[in-house]
Amino acid sequence: MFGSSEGWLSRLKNGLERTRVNIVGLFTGGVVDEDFLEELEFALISADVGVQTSSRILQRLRNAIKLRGLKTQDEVRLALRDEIVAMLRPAEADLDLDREKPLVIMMVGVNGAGKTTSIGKLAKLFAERGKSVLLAAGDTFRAAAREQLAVWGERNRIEVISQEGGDPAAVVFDAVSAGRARGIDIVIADTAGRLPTQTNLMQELSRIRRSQDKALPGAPHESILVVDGTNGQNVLTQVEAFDAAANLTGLIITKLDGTAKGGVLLAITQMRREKPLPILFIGVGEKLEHLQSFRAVPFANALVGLDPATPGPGEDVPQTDEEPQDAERA
Ligand SMILES: Nc1nc2c(ncn2[C@@H]2O[C@H](COP(=O)(O)OP(=O)(O)OP(=O)(O)O)[C@@H](O)[C@H]2O)c(=O)[nH]1
Repeated sequence: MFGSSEGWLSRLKNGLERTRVNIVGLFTGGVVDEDFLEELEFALISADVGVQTSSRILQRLRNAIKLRGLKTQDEVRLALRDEIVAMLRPAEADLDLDREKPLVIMMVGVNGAGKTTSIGKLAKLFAERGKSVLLAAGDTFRAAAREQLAVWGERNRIEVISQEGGDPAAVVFDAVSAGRARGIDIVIADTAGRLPTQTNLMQELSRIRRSQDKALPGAPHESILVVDGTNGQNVLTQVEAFDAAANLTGLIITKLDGTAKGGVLLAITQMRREKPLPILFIGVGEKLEHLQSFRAVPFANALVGLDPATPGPGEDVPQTDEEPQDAERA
């Protein structure tokens, strides 16, 4: 439907269509009264923002309306956007690729969340930055996953370390050791999909972590959870469980295009309000280029129905249609 020239801002806007529709539908140009604000709160809850977070947003919005004497729905929409930006901004982050060599990244998540797609995106991004990458096929559970990764590695000229029927802890140990010996820049360790309720498999993650630390003290340096945005509020349980087992450093949230539950990003940032888990990428479609950097302002713009290029709070320069150069943060 959309050509390849579609910029990242329009991909973002189109991808969030289903989440935004209930929120945007309220802004009809009518009066700002208690009914309107209640409906707005309900629309946020319907978008899986969560009851507490929605109520917090509404409280702040009511204060802004009173303090700044906001009258029109357009003014309120902008104030809502600003509140959303304030919540999301602390979760903006990119990976710092140069802080360790090799930088070891462990990928975790439930089955089908989009781990393989995300590894592809990361490897491509790193290769574009001139980095050498080694993949560890830590999903020894599923032969097909190992094969999928091997084929993919060959196509993209990225070496994959795997073991038939092997122990995932041993595979990642070998890969990190090899990465170290060969002066590789980045090692990405894939792991098998698992559910928070599978206690043994969750404990296995700690073992996989430890084996990386044995091969290179301090590894893994990044422990990234990939979650499927269509899971809505259930994502929060996944974040908690995987954080306990794998000490997360960041998140990738996929499939926001297939869901009305994209508001869950707001709930995620409220889990550790003082220092939310970084949201590294969001997926707004099936293609690799649909997995894009997360930026609070365009995301919030898209959610409330503003042009995603609208400048952020206090800014006067529009957002550009070029995806931010990721992976450069100090
Ligand atoms: N619509 C949409 N589909 C996506 C997105 N991200 C991934 N997918 C699709 O979701 C499916 C699962 O993605 P994978 O990357 O294979 O998931 P996985 O976590 O590696 O799966 P396991 O290996 O089973 O654990 C694939 O068909 C992807 O094309 C997204 O942002 N939007």
